[in-house]
Amino acid sequence: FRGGMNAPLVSLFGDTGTACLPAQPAVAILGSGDFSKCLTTRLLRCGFHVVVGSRHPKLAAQSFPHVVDVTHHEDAVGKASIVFLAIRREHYSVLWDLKHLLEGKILVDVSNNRRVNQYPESNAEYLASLLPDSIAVKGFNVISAWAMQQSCPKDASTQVYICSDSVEARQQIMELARQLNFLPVDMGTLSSSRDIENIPIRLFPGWKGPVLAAVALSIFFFAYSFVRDIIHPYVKYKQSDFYKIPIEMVNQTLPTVAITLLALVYLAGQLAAAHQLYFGTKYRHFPHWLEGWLQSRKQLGLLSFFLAAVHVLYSLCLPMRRSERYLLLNTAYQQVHANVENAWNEEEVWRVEMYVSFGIMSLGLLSLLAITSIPSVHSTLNWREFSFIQVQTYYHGRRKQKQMWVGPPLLVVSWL
Ligand SMILES: NC(=O)C1=CN([C@@H]2O[C@H](COP(=O)(O)OP(=O)(O)OC[C@H]3O[C@@H](n4cnc5c(N)ncnc54)[C@H](OP(=O)(O)O)[C@@H]3O)[C@@H](O)[C@H]2O)C=CC1
Ligand SMILES: [Fe+3]
Repeated sequence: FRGGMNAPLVSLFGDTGTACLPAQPAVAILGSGDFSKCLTTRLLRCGFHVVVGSRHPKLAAQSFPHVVDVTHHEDAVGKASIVFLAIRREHYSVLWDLKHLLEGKILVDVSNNRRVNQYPESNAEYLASLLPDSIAVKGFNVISAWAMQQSCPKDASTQVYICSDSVEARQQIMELARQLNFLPVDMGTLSSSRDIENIPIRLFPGWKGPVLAAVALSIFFFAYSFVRDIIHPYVKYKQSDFYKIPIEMVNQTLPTVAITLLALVYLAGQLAAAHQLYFGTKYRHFPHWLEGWLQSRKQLGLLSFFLAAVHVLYSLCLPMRRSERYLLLNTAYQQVHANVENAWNEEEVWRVEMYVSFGIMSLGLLSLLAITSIPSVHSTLNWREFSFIQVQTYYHGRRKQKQMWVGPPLLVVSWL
């Protein structure tokens, strides 16, 4: 039922829906590899007619459904105005022979490279220079053949980035992407194709610095605790506390790294503010390192949250340990020996109660920060609501940490 409120009643009944859709145009695909097969499946499912061009059509036809027209390149190109190139860039030279047939047609380049900036120009720009009379469009390269085959892929994003120098061609391919249940993103002219081609090769680009920082801090704080709590008592009193390594040492390192990372999140903003105040303008670029630091605040914050959550798990498991049980028994035995009936220490009790309460509250606030930084949640807040949550939480967390902090001076410097 596509006619709105005023459509004749007939279309509500009787018609099955597909009958009122206009006949979908034919789409040609050159190449018969994995990507071609999966794209064919998707196109067929969405009602398109598909023509596949292959060097060996007889052989290739065996791996396509019968409704697909598998034929020679020349024949396939002649039957459609949109041609997908499911062949590798290295083989684009075969298109040279089809030059006259491809004139004025939309060529969709879906190719990827193996390395970032592998060639001086992007594959799509190379295609455009090879066939200047055709219209090159870049797109669909971020979708794996596997995801293409699924009707609703769950393993990765359904966004496809599309660019072309021709606005109409871009619009047309974006509409096609929409009909194939993808979310097209308009990336403008063909010069964006280099960025689009680099997307699938990247692996968490924003995370490298923050993860390195977390690892370096972990090594530093672990070594610090190790020397202070294990090596020092061992050398000085010959007391062997090596059993503390797997849980206690780790559980000391986790929150220290977490809180330092959180401090680094806010320190970047403070440094940026100081930079602007010092130069008396906001129109001056930040130095490169500060720019990168500002951009990785979200990752730093999420790592901080992750480490804090693991710290909570470790802390909950502390009383489960056998060492804890022995230590408790030993203390009880000594207490009996010393004839102490009640070992209740009011100050100690209050300290621990407050400590745990503040810990839980901090984690709660930190989870709020983490949740509001998820894009789908983030987009439901306006910037005032977002900064309200992020800044208020900062001051609460800061107050708590000023009370709690007992470690080396690095953090104190960060908090200033
Ligand atoms: N596989 C994937 O997940 C994805 C692939 N892509 C891109 O899609 C394109 C195709 O990938 P894919 O299907 O995996 O690759 P394949 O190697 O599986 O298939 C490539 C096809 O190109 C044709 N071909 C091979 N050699 C030549 C040649 N010398 N001259 C002309 N045609 C040739 C063949 O078809 P025939 O024998 O019928 O002529 C072959 O089936 C690539 O550019 C890739 O970067 C993009 C995103 C994801
Ligand atoms: Fe703690």
